[in-house]
Amino acid sequence: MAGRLRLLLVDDEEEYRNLLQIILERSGYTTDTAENGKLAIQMLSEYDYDVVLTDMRMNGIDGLQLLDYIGNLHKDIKCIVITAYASVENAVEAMKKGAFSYFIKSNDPQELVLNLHNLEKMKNLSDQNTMLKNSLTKDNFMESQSPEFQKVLDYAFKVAKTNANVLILGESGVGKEVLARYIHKCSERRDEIFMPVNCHSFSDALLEAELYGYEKGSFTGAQEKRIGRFEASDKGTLFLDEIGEIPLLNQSKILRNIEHKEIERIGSNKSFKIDFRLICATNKNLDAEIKNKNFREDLYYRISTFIIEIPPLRERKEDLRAMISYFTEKACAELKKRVISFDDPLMDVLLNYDYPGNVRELKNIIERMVVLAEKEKFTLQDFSQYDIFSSSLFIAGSESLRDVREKAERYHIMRMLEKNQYNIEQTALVLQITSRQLYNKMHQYNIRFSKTNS
Ligand SMILES: Nc1ncnc2c1ncn2[C@@H]1O[C@H](COP(=O)(O)OP(=O)(O)OP(=O)(O)O)[C@@H](O)[C@H]1O
Repeated sequence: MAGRLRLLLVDDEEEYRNLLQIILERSGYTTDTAENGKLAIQMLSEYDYDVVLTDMRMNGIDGLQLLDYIGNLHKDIKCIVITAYASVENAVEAMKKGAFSYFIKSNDPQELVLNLHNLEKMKNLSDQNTMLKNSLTKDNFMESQSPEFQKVLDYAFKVAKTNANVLILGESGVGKEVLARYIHKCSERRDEIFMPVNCHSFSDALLEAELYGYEKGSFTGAQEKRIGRFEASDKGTLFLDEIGEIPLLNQSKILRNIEHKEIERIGSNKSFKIDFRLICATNKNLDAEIKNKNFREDLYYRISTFIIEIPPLRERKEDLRAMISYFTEKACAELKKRVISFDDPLMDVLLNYDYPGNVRELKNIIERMVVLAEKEKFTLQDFSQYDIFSSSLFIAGSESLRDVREKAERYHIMRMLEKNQYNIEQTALVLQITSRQLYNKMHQYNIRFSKTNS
């Protein structure tokens, strides 16, 4: 492990400096030396260092001044101050200024080496975290200029490192599932399965079968044994979306499963343990649901160890411009189109709209524009003949009832397809039509059969 940190040792006592350099190099650390603060500053501007070890008392620029300089101009460099026993108070002052730790000259130098090992471990961890965050940012738009959303992302990242249950709140389309996947990807379970279940998509009986699975012959139609979603999420993350929709009758059973991490398949009396991390989401006001006796309070407390609330898009408009580019680039890549820019009137419209359907609506609007675009520059004029905001029902004034109905139907089908990961049977079930009828509607409304984001 040792050997990767690059050190700069600053001390005006030649003998001690040379001795310490030998010890640090033997421990595997490349170590440069400087005999005073001025030379140290010059070296810092020429070479990259991870750690500066500096004596406190030196002629000219002293240790505290060097710390100030590093704190202002080289924030990534960690400092360890070296001090004589008599000036420990100075070392405490240095810690307040941001030094990582201090080392007393008369102590065993192995103590200092141990300190460096710890620092190295922390640095490796933080490098890994930065790499992870950067790689996840590419999959989705997971950066923000909005202090509110930045807080959400930071909190999610911290929470991901625990195994605790998380409840994500927010309006429809704000990105609750996207955040749940982000938490999974930042967690120790990242290489295991992320198992989403939309609790709204199933009738009461079907929900149980989906969650717990069943043994062959346990009910009419159970021709084969089937593994449920709880079981399938073993070692991974189980995401119960729209948890507020789970019927009261099923809630006590689910509470037991979550508490004991134990389930049994329908038709079996053998229970077994499952190791999953639970994330739930809802756009309902669960407090009100508890008051109205639609949601069990004990279940609420069980699922909400950490609560993360995502603000609606209209409250983080700082991000709109970057998100518009992000979704445009993505849609262009998928549709093999090229879009260079938007004219100001169109950008104005996009920036001033409130997006009641949140990120989902913004994404749909951009995708629709890219589909319709015939030139590389988008202008408001180009889209005046289309209602690009049609998903936000209904800004046009004088449409026939039939047009409005069709528009609403098309939008609803698109949303349900997206929510059900483009699974036709499941979507048809939610819409209470047959799969064939759904295919016909998709054909009628020219709805593409594709999964654009997962
Ligand atoms: N940060 C983001 N980056 C990229 N796409 C996003 C982001 N947030 C949301 N989306 C997109 O918006 C759509 C809705 O996201 P998601 O399903 O996560 O929202 P939700 O809050 O769970 O919605 P609902 O409450 O309706 O289930 C998806 O297509 C998703 O890809």
